[in-house]
Amino acid sequence: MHEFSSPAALADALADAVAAALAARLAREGAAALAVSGGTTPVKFLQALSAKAINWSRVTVTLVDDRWVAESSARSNAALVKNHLLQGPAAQAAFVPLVNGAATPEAGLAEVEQAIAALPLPFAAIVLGMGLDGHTASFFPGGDRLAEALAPSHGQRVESMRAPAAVEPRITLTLPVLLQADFVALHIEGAAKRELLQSGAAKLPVRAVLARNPAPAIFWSP
Ligand SMILES: O=C(O)[C@H](O)[C@@H](O)[C@H](O)[C@H](O)COP(=O)(O)O
Repeated sequence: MHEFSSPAALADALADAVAAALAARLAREGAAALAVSGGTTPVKFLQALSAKAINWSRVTVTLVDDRWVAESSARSNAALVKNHLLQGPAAQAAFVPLVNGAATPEAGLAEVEQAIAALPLPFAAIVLGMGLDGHTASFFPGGDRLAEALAPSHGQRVESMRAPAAVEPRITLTLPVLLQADFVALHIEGAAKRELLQSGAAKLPVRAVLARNPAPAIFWSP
């Protein structure tokens, strides 16, 4: 676990690590894809990353997961990314949303699947968050499509998800897409999240990501 004294120090170090993963992929292949998480934790990190001097015009940004809401909603992760990451140098990046005009994620899924399949996969970098119920991405305990998201059929890259704790219906990248990335980070803040991770509770969905070899880089601050 990489421990930092403050959320700001963590944000800077995580932005450095993600920028390095993007730059390495750009040097090798000339194009790179990045998926970041929404929620409340990532704002400082997204702002730090937006200022990094990489060739953003060759980078496509998307989300690990999003709530099925319009971008005008305060709950939209797409809006969060536009407001905090796609600014300054990073405004040159392309953005592929996980949410479209369909009424539900189930109805919109096939179109999003095509858009994700068109990215320069595997992802150069993925940044995950975690909730206090042990969810990461939209892998919620008790989610209606949790088994499918963790073990998708036919190589499906996205899955819909409904769960009581999720508030709205959601859409999420599937586990193999996350695990195949060049660089996978788990960004958590606060004692409660660290204790949950260290509790050894086996059934938490986040365990599916922690089992990756090599293990994800865990970035923690109070
Ligand atoms: O849309 C979301 O909510 C996420 O992408 C989600 O998986 C998030 O990473 C965790 O819920 C942590 O959220 P907080 O950072 O708000 O604690």
